[in-house]
Formats: sequence, C-alpha cells, structure tokens
Amino acid sequence: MTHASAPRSHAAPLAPGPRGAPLLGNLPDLRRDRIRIFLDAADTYGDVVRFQFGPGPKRTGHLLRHPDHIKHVFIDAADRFTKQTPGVREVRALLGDGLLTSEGALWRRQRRIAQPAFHKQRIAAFADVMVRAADELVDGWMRRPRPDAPVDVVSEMMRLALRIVTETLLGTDVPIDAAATAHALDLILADTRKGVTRILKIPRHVPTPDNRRFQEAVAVLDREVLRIIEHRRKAPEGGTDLVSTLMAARDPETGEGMTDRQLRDEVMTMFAAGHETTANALTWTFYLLSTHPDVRRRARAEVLTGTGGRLPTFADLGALDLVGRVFQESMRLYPPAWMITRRAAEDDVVGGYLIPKDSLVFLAPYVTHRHPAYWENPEGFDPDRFAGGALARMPRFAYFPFGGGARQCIGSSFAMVEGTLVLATILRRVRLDLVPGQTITPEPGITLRPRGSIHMRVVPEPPPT
Ligand code: HEM
Repeated sequence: MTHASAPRSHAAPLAPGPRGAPLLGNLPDLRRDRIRIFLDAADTYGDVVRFQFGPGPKRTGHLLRHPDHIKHVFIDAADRFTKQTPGVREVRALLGDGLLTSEGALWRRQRRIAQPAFHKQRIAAFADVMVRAADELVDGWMRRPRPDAPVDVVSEMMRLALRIVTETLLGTDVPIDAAATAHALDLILADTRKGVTRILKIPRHVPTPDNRRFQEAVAVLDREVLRIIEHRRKAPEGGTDLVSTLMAARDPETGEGMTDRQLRDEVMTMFAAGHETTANALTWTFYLLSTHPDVRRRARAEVLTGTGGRLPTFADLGALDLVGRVFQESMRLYPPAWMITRRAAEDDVVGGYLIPKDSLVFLAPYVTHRHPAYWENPEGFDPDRFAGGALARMPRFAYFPFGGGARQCIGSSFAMVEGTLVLATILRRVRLDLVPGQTITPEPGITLRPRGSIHMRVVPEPPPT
C-alpha cells in the first residue's frame, strides 16, 4: 500500500465518498452529526473521502485521514493550500486579520514579532501565574457554603483559562469582565458554528436578529480588548508581555508600528485562541479522569511524590510525566481543534486521488487520532500509550492536536505547560466527581466543546503530608 502523494495529475480519479441528496449533497447529513459521518465515512471509504455540499469544486471537501496525507498538506505541499475556508471566513468577523486568519507577508511578519513571547523562558516565567490561578480557583470552591456542591466544569475552566491568558500573554492586571466575556464568546462561537454549515448565507451587515446579537457580542469583546490595549499604552515603556512586544514592533522596511486595528486583531486572536482551546482540553480531561478513577489516583500520587506535596512549579514538569500524558491522551480523544480545513490553490493528488483546485481538505485530528492502523483500542482512554516517548516512534502526524508546519499553533508549549500545571494544582487538593445522570456529548463547532454544561462535585482530598 502506498501513500505517496504526487504533484498535480489530471489522470487521477476522484476520491470515493457517500452519495448525498441531489442538490445539497452531503450537507444535510453533516449538519446533523459531522463527527459520526466523518468516522463512518473513513471506515467505509478509507483514507481519502470526498464530500459534496452542492455543485462544483468549491462545494467539495476531502477528509484526509492518513498521517502522510496530513504531512503533505501541512509541510510537503503547504504552498498549494490556503486558509480561504468557510471557518476562517466566519472567525474573521471576530478576529479580523490576526495570526490565525492572516496569510502571506502580513502573517509572516506578525508571526516573527509574536514568536519571542512564546519562548521557553517566557513560559517558565508564566508558570507561577498558572499555578496561582488554579489554586485560587480551588480556594473559591472551598469557600462556598457547601464546598462539595457541584460546579459546572465547562464554565469554571473557561474562567480559569481566560484569567491565565490575560495575566500572562496580555500582561494585564486590568480586571476583565469575565462573565460578560464568556457570555459574548459563547454567543459568537455558537453563531460561528451555525455559520459554517448554514445553507443560506446572510451577509454580516444585514441586520437580522442573529447578526445584531453577533455584532453586540463582538462589541463586548472589543471593549475588553481596547481596555487591555489602553492599559498597556499608559504603562511605562519596556514591558515584556506580548501586547508590549506587538506595540513596540517596527516594520524593518518602513519603520512603521502596528496600526491600532492590527493590534486589536492580534490581541483578540490571543484572547480567543489562547483560552477556549485549553479550557476545553481541561474540561474533557476532568471528565475522563472522573470516569477513570484508577488513572486519577495514579496521577494524584505522582503529583504528591513529584512535588513533595507543595504547589507545583515549572521545574517539577519533568516529574509530572503521567499528568502530562493524561492531558495528551485527553486531546487525542477530544482534540479541541477537532478539524482543520484548507483550500487547494491548484489541482493536487493525494493518496492517488485528484484534489481539484478550489476544493477543501479536512484534516481532522478527531478522526486520525482514532485511525485503527495506528491506535490500538482507539476509543479507550489510556495515557500509558504515550509512555516512554512512544509518540516519537509513530508517524509524525498520527497525533496533531496543535496542527503542523509553518501554521502550527504558536501556543502549543504554553498550552502543554498550562494543562499539566493546572491539572497538578487541582488534583493536589480535590477530586472532581461527575454528577450521575448527565449525557456528555461533544459538540463539533470551531472547537470541540461538550454540549451544555458538565456538573461535577468537588470532593476534598486528604491534605498532602
Ligand atoms: C490545548 C490548547 C490548544 C490547542 C488544541 C490549539 C490548537 C491549535 C491549532 C490546531 C492551530 C492550527 C490551526 C490551523 O492550522 O488552521 C492553532 C493555531 C494557533 N493557536 Fe493554538 N491551540 C491551543 C492553545 C493556544 C494558546 C494557549 C494560544 C495562545 C496563547 C494559541 C494561539 C494560537 C494562534 C495565534 C494560532 C495561529 C498560529 C499561526 O497561524 O501562525 N493556541 N492552535
């Protein structure tokens, strides 16, 4: 079996795929349950599956499951694929032309400017903030009249990750209106989710009730982001946080700084991309630990021995091997960026099939992370599958929760450190037990959230000795 992906060829056949309705193709099915349809289609048709959302290549999408095909799109043929996709068009209404959505020379310049804020030393300096924020979250739970009353882990993790990203990257002690921000983001994400698969596209400027609500929510976030920027402007020169770095950056050719609009787009991007994803990963992790008490017990034991019972630090990360693997395995089963999309800028051939110019490719960590050729018992939660550097012995893109190539997540190390330290800090003091009777299902939007809330009871652990 060969998975080599050759350059353009018009002789290549179209990929197989499920038959759809006459006009809308597979769109009605995908609107119903994208995850199930993708998994079933890959089982039935193999590593390259074609979906049709209407007539023409623009309404054609290819699910690519094989690690070599993922590498082809991210690395080998990266210049043949763009981010001109429905998802990016939707999030651009909020993020403008920030790092996640821009392309070409603008993206290259912005990435170069932002990169130093994510160097290992910087992340080490953020570790204390991450641990303190998580420990204070537990303090808050314990101070309630009934400390063991259930909490909604979805919103608690969102609040925590929002605090961490604002206090570290955005370098601000401006109190963010967390409730208003979370509400606005919820609304925007829900609307964006609908937008990607909406059959009838209504332009954003048409004042429908949905569009009005969307614009109001964007205005709430704009207000918070502008507060951060104004606060930075008033601060003395020479801050080392990301916002200061972006403000101080000068174009080497023109000597010009970033416009207010560009600054707003970058801060909004970090604000949104820097907390939604990590919060979802943490939420899924606590859910999985509550359903696998043996793993939870082992992870807590590691926290206590690895740190001697005190609060964890950046230097402890090496001793938190299992905790890190728990986070990795949780992102295998529930990758927050569950599907990454690109558009073919020219005809290409992947796995022997034609990928016509203008059609889409779907790289879905959710699907590849369950590829039966690479993962034993793919639906099982088993952090030990990552033990002993197992990942290094697998094909590079069998696991890719942070994407790959030049557009790989800039915050991946930040997120791994945050995930591991937050888990260790919380596991040290409490256990989160799933309140029975809830049906937990993933909701595939731009990110993979649980549908609704997840209520969990906070159970204090014996104090570390
Ligand atoms: C568990 C947490 C996270 C996951 C799973 C995740 C996932 C991803 C993925 C898959 C991409 C690539 C998207 C694509 O190729 O289209 C990406 C890009 C990006 N992520 Fe993350 N991310 C996480 C955390 C973060 C954090 C903490 C930050 C910032 C503080 C961040 C900021 C960004 C930015 C700015 C980009 C765009 C990079 C570029 O195109 O140059 N992410 N992320």
